[in-house]
Amino acid sequence: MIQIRGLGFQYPKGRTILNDISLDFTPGNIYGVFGENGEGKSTLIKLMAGLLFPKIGYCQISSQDISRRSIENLQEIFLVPEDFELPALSIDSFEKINAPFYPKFSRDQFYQLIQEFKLFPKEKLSALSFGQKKKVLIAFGIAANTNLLLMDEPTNGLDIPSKSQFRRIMASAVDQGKCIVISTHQVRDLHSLINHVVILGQSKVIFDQSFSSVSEKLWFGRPKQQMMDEVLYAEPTFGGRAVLKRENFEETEVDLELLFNAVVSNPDKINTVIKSTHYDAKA
Ligand SMILES: Nc1ncnc2c1ncn2[C@@H]1O[C@H](COP(=O)(O)OP(=O)(O)OP(=O)(O)O)[C@@H](O)[C@H]1O
Repeated sequence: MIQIRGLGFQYPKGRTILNDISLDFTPGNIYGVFGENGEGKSTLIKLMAGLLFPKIGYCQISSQDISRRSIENLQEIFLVPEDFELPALSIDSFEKINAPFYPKFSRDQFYQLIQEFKLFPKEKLSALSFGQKKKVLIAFGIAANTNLLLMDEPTNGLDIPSKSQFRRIMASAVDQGKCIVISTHQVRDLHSLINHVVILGQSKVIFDQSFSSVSEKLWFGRPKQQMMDEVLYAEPTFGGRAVLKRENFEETEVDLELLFNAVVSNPDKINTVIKSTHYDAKA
């Protein structure tokens, strides 16, 4: 549904931020876009929202260039940005003014989420903390029921209980018609939520794999002595936790943080194992 091909971007007079990016985002999935600080995650999200325009290549939604900013496309995209200003309105006035832009907006769903986030419709946005304002936008974004929901660092500003509440709410928000893309450098916050991992590094896509491929080909945990030959990446500081070629080992839960560190330290090594057939991986 979202097709990015050969996309390149740089800010005026700046260095190349994104170079030759090609990605597909399909409905029914929650994608995590990861990368170290300054790798271009927010820039990619803004390009996907039609707020920035590629210098080269394209970003299409339903085969139409997002940079054309057609009404038809914009009403199917909602972005929860990293930083934002909200008007000095009550939550319910904000909803009344903005909901009409989104044909599939559900008021019931919005007010249910507002209640779940322990907020009140008559509260003034200007009187809320940053984390509470973010919750209003997250609730609005989910209730907008757009085909594409983009979230840039959505857990920034959320306290620890709210982060798990966020994961639970997002997991229930995904349906077959929706594509959710969440960018963050806080890899742990998306634990057990996403089902596809994209990692940016040095202006490129260095990893683009479904969770099922990751858990089919990689093993995460503390290896026993006889498993050491299969270690691809290890972190002594994590009590010896490591990423191994899975081969005949039992399936383990994907450790996102370990995966991220393994990919950043040696993308080719991890990609080769994931892309190999079972037979190749053994070779
Ligand atoms: N408006 C701008 N003008 C010029 N350079 C910019 C602008 N916005 C971002 N940049 C630069 O582009 C690069 C990528 O920024 P971006 O915000 O996309 O990274 P990020 O991966 O989201 O980072 P973080 O994890 O810190 O939020 C950074 O080097 C940043 O300094």
